[in-house]
Amino acid sequence: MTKRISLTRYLVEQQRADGLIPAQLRLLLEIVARACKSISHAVNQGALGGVLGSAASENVQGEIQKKLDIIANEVLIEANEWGGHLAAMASEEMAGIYPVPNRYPQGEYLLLFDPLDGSSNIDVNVSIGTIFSVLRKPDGARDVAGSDFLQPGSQQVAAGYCIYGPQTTLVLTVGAGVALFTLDREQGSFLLTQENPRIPEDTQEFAINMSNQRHWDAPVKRYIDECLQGREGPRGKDFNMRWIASMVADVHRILTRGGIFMYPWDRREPEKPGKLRLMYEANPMGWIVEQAGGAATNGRQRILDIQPTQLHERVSVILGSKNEVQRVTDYHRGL
Ligand SMILES: O=P(O)(O)OC[C@H]1O[C@](O)(COP(=O)(O)O)[C@@H](O)[C@@H]1O
Ligand SMILES: [Mg+2]
Ligand SMILES: [Mg+2]
Repeated sequence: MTKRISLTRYLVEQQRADGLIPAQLRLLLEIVARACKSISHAVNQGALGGVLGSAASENVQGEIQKKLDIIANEVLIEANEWGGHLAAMASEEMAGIYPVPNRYPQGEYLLLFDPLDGSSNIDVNVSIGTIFSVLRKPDGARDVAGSDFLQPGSQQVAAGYCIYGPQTTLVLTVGAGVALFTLDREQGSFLLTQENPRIPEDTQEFAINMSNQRHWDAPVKRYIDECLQGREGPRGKDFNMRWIASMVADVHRILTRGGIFMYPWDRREPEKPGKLRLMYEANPMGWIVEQAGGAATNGRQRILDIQPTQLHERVSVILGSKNEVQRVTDYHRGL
């Protein structure tokens, strides 16, 4: 029988090998993984645990919250607030930042999360997930402020997601490639099942919500139209389409077999740069995709280079197989 490496052992060995994971960061990542395990359990319980359906509340984005959005948010806060590794947290589901209460020791890291990604898929038993990003608090001495979070994605020290699907898989980067851990429910631990997946540079599979087609900008229309023309069109090959409507699941497929994912700006709400959130979705996913050899842009610039101006900033997202992302980005630049 293969002897599997646990998440704990993996992190300890990484800490020894290249010092990329200081002890505090290792503790933080283990606690996030533990929280994901609890969320996975709640997801698995479904109707038996009374976690399906909507809550009677809206989040700061004006979206109706699902019960599981709130449960996952609480699990992540309760797991992380007492450990002494964090200064504060920020979440898609909370209006402002959540500084670690004074009764607990303060740490040097900032944790950001989308506690439950793919909310519209909760009740229909389709894969959903948790996405997280870790930054360092810029100035160790003074009290934490909201502006401390406004760092470009290139400053992340760790990022990951946990997908709750047929298997529960934790995907992690600390800037030295990507590692995948599968939850062994019998042992109750995450075990290393893949290291350094590589996203093929070319693909014949795209993911976009086609129902928004009439609202798209010209470069996106052009790209998808060329894909749809298949072998007879300018691309000279047929394309397949997938849209799960859970970013975690669409990104996980791309990590596994390549593809391009797009949630571009469109004319439905022209004042917003996009639907997805820079700090909780695009930055962590963009970094993971880059670490696996792919690319992530907003159509004009690298996602990780964007200087955020607000916590809940939205962004247009184009990520996945490098050559396709380059093509869509070139179309936006008029090339
Ligand atoms: O319903 P749409 O417009 O296809 O949007 C789907 C997208 O919205 C999201 O569900 C947004 O995330 P939340 O569920 O965290 O709000 C993405 O995961 C997904 O890619
Ligand atoms: Mg989301
Ligand atoms: Mg969410």
